[in-house]
Amino acid sequence: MIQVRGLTRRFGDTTVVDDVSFEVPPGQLTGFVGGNGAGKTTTMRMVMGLLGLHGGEVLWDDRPITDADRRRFGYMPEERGLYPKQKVLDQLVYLGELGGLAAGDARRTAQRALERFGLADRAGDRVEKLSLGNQQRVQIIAALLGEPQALVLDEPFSGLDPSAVDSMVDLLREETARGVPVLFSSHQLDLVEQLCDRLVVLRAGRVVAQGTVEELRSRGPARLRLVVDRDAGWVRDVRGLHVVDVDGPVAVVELAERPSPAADHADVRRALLTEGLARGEVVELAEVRTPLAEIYREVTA
Ligand SMILES: Nc1ncnc2c1ncn2[C@@H]1O[C@H](COP(=O)(O)OP(=O)(O)OP(=O)(O)O)[C@@H](O)[C@H]1O
Repeated sequence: MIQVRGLTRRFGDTTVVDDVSFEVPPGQLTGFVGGNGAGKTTTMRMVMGLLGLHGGEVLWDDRPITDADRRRFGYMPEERGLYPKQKVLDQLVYLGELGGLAAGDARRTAQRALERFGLADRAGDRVEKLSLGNQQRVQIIAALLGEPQALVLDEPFSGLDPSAVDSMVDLLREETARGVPVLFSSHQLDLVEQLCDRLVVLRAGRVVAQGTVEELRSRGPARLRLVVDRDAGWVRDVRGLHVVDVDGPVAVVELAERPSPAADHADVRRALLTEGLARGEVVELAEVRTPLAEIYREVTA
């Protein structure tokens, strides 16, 4: 498990990472999100020991992390870091050897991964001849060589086409299935929502929310979707709720802040149902999930 405790970093007079603490548990995909300049890359660089700390510490399995621990991490830097002139497979073998693999093992692992990403026929091309998306695929293969004990990936999905996103998702799931903690940053909240087990939200260098997507969701108001057989505009007159949207017979409403995650606002549900039935038919009344993008907007506002 990667543990980040009170991490702090300044550039000049500006504190860009401010007392940041979170954990990346084994076998879980932890999404790291935040707007441009929130401090994600800076935090990841400190985790990887590429940038000095002005406060706090990074732990690996409850003890201060060492360079030897980090050598067994797979890291995908934001600025990427491939040598443009070197051939794809040669480069992967070289990086695999740097990570401690024997040349033969590095070659076999790299070839398998290139096949998986549909790049086997590009193994002999120089990296610079590949499209940016394909260079990115090579970069992730490099991070995964040699069965890393943890993964720290800075925007691994940016620039990937849908099929490469799918391959990447499968790969990350395989890594977590073998117990690896994975930290990845992303601006693609739909992907983060679908993929990650846990989430750390950063705003202006500070953690403003963390937990499972469900935990974050349950902090906000519950949301119901009501479908009736005629115009649903009357929901605006029902007490104890906030109308998010009414579109003909379909209304989406939010109930007041939940006193507890289990609270179900039975009284408001009953009022909606009674009123709906008094006016016609109720086709549907069900809780809907608040999209992560909206939760994100709320916590970073
Ligand atoms: N070497 C540096 N010197 C000065 N300021 C820096 C340096 N590196 C980062 N910063 C500043 O630190 C802040 C955090 O940057 P960082 O790259 O960590 O954010 P981020 O969350 O990764 O953003 P993005 O999503 O845009 O990549 C920004 O204001 C950035 O300009």
